[in-house]
Amino acid sequence: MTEDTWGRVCDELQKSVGKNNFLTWIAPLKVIEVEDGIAAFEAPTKFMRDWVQRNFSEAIQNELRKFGIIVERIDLRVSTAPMIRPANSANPVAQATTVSNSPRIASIKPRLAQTQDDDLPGAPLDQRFTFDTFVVGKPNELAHAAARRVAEGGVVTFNPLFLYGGVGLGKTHLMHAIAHELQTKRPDLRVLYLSAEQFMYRFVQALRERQIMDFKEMFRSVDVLMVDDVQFIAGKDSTQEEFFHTFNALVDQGKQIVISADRAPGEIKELEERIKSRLQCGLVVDLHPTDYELRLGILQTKTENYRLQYPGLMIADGVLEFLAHRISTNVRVLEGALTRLFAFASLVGREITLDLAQECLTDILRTSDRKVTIEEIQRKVAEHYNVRLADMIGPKRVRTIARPRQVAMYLSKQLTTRSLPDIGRRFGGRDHTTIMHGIRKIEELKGDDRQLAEDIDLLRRLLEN
Ligand SMILES: Nc1ncnc2c1ncn2[C@@H]1O[C@H](COP(=O)(O)OP(=O)(O)OP(=O)(O)O)[C@@H](O)[C@H]1O
Repeated sequence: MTEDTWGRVCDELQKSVGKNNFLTWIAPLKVIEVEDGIAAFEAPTKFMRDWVQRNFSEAIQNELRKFGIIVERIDLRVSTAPMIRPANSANPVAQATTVSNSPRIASIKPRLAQTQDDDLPGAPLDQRFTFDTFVVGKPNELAHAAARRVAEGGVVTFNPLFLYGGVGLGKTHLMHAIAHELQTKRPDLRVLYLSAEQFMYRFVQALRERQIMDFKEMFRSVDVLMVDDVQFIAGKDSTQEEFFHTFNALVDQGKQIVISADRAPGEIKELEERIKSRLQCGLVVDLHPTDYELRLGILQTKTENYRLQYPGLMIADGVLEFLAHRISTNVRVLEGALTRLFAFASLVGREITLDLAQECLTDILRTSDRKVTIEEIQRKVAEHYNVRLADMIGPKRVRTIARPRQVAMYLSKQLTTRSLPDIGRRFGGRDHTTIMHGIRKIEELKGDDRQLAEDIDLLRRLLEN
């Protein structure tokens, strides 16, 4: 395979795996040969070799196939000789990210800086992840407000800002938004954003290359340090140790730290106690699972962008509402569904209707179908409000029982695919209009009644886990 072909394969790979992944993992690979159905590449380290093998070999194989290069497998080897890509490499990205043979950590800085518009020595930022494109709703308003505060770059009031929440709820988006905003408002500040995995990777590399002092110096010289997905370092003792020292050094100097994780500090297993308690010292904010209104807001915002991209494409009433109802946990999946829907509709030249959505998104809708049953919902709600399970389906109309029952009806509609008559049958043979009334009542109350909204959030989480 020629350098030129690999350059073009790389362009495609960058699209399929994302710029971040591409720059970190694939750009540093060097093609050795394609022979006997095996494409052999050289990776700069064993860690990278294993990582790429596990996570990206299939993607590489797929992209090669598109260029007529059919291989049975990808073989990754660890480089023994200096890896220097020809200066006239056809792929500008690959060229910009060539791994220098000089392994000083400091060398990473110009390398990454060249790959992005800004001057960050960390991972590249996604240009789409700004405050402008972040849709704010009840589940994320606190996280958003805290992120905005940090992005002002003023006096550090809480340190660290710890953002946590489930997959695809906007943690990375908010962190990138902070970095973008700081670049504009406070270009004098040195802002470093990277994932905990990259932190570990650089640390291990620095150890191996005996450049640990450079590593320490680099991390201690930033004004704002942002580490994404910190749960990754749990159980990795020496990385945790180093992270702890970096953290303390920066806090002592009054520098801002922003951390994200998939759960609260106290819930990260195998994370040292002293780190947990350090992480809890600042402001710990939870990104709650999205609610219907937020999902609808996100879909509406994204649809406006798609309308510009696909002028003339019609979208029928009720489609966005349907998606917001049915795809309920992860914004990433929601976005993917919309992207696919628009692409599909424009290909077949049809209006986006409910039928088209069901036809084109069968797989996503199926996997989003929650497995939780109405019986489980009734049980959890009864426990939570301390009422008898039998009262959930019984006739009592006193408020202390009727309200939990309505909450259970509401959750049954939200978390299962059961129809209203079906739900009615499971609530002691009630009519579907009674169920509808119950659901509406909760929707209405939830807006003003903070306690009720929190109860529902909690119950939903308990049931979805
Ligand atoms: N409130 C929001 N408004 C607009 N887009 C959002 C919002 N929340 C999430 N997204 C989008 O959803 C996708 C996933 O978000 P992001 O990568 O920030 O999630 P995450 O919480 O970091 O997930 P992970 O735990 O998988 O790293 C991104 O494309 C992001 O732009």
